[in-house]
Amino acid sequence: MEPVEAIRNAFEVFVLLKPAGTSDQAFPRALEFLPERWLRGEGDRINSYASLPFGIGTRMCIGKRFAEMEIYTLLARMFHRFDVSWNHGAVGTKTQFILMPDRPLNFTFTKRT
Ligand code: HEM
Repeated sequence: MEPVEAIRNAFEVFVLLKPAGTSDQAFPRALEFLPERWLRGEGDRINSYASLPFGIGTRMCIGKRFAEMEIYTLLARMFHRFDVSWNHGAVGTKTQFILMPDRPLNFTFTKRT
């Protein structure tokens, strides 16, 4: 990506689209749970600056690849062993330094046979 394009993208996200996480411009149908939006090659391309959980630039998180690998491994192992269900209706969010669920996440884990 050209530097000028990168700066324009960052400006759109940080200045025009704030908060990007719930912006339909940054994420079409932003408020719907569509995890497939993150798959490569699926639908509209997400602006690379729209979600920066690990920061960006020279001081960005050095543990990013490690953390992502841990998350993928945990989820793969968890869904391999358990059926996971949720029977408590929609979960809201609250901001407590970071955005988090507004109540405990009491998932039901059923061991797969
Ligand atoms: C989901 C997990 C993680 C998230 C969301 C996360 C997020 C972040 C963010 C936002 C920053 C600040 C980036 C900036 O200033 O622009 C950061 C910095 C940092 N993270 Fe992480 N991090 C995660 C996991 C980890 C792990 C597993 C490690 C170590 C193995 C790690 C090590 C560091 C270090 C050393 C810095 C400071 C880098 C610097 O200042 O040069 N992080 N992280």
